[in-house]
Amino acid sequence: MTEKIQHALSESKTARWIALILISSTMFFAYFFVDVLAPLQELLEKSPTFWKPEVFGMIGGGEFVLNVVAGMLIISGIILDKMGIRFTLITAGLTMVLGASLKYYALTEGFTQTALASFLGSFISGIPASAKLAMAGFAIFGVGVEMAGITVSKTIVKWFKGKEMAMAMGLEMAVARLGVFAVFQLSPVFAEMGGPSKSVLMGLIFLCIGFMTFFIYTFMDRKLDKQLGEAAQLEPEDEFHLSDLGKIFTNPGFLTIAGLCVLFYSAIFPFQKFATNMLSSKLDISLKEASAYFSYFPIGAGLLTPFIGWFLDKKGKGASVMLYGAMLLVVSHLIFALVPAESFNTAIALITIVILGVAFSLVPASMWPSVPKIVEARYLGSAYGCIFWIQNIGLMLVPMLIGWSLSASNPGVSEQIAAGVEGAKYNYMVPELIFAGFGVLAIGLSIVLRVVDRKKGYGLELPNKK
Ligand SMILES: NCCCC[C@H](NC(=O)[C@@H](N)CCCCN)C(=O)O
Repeated sequence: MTEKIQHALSESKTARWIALILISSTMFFAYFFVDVLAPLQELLEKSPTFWKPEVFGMIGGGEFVLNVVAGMLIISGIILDKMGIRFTLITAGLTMVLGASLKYYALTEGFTQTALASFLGSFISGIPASAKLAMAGFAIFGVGVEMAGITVSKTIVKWFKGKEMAMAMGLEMAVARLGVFAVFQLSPVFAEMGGPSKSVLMGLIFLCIGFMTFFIYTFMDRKLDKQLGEAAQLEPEDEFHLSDLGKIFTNPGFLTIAGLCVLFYSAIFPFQKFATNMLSSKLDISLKEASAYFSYFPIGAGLLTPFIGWFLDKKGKGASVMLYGAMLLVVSHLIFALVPAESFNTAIALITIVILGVAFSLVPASMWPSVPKIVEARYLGSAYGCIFWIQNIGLMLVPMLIGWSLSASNPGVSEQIAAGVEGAKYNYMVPELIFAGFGVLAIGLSIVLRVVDRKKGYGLELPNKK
């Protein structure tokens, strides 16, 4: 058995990195699609869609509806632990393509002429039919992308545990962030060619390519399992049981990381959806220019993440790194909230984006490789699923909260923008203070995590590489 493991594909550096490239490529395209509408908020507020900020925020949160309300993420985790990596990757890929197709259809002219559009427009008149269908499609896509996220994490642990695990996870996230960079650069350009539907169509085409790279990876996965043979077969007592969910939800390390995760990410991903508009309003620049500035946020964070991962593999200090990341998160959101528009300039904006970018590499780089240290391998997929589920509750609700707070703190502005009033813009102080508040709570939980780690001996401060 030891010999089989020694000759396994995962012992070959080249094979490990090829596997990583394949699964990361899919995440590049998946993250591209996630934010395909993010730089187009103002375009969507106008004809023919007329999506108000609340509607826009609701669609952003829609990605998480099925994962949270129908518990799809917990189910995805169980599917992953029970059915294995290959089955779950293919299922995730197909689900993403299906959901993305619906979202594209919702934005096409053809849809507006259909009976479905009339039906969807016949209730809750504040939400246009196109938004309702787009939200349904995005919710289905959301199931796929989150299923893909947990499966990719488990796959990286499978190939890299005891090796360059944090660096590999960092690289995968870096590639995914490149997708966000690309979308902030390209989506406005595609929209100029044919409106928001053109951007979504391009995202859909990219996703089909992503499905292919997942598919190609499954051959490597099959080969690795074959090589490991019985060594990969779990003993009956090593199999996943539904009762393991109870163990996950009573594990103090898990609960603290999950809390930290929802708070931290609630101040990042929902912010990303509003950032273009916030920068454009605060700096008084075009949406295209603001989107181009903000595109450096994910790419900067992405580039730094593998280096932090490399450091964590070698030196450890994972729990402390999460604390430093939470602190930087608060600093950056407070700058966005409190520096008045008259004093806010491009240099301050870029420095603040860099601070936020550093936070966005410190926390993810240390958080995700910490999970295999606090739970058993047989229910790792479910543990990732449960953390994502808790995180998704925040990611679903926070964009709605931000959209609502933006409208409430800027009475009449939405109507002025829809009417095309020159110079009408939002003040983002209240939403930014909300984001900073999440960061403050995240600092508190990072401190708790360090205490729990010391008490339970998870080894979060220890290096990953043996
Ligand atoms: N596979 C790497 C671990 C997760 C990375 C993390 N993504 C998430 O937490 C997702 N649940 C949320 C993604 C939201 C956009 N769809 C990340 O840092 O990207």
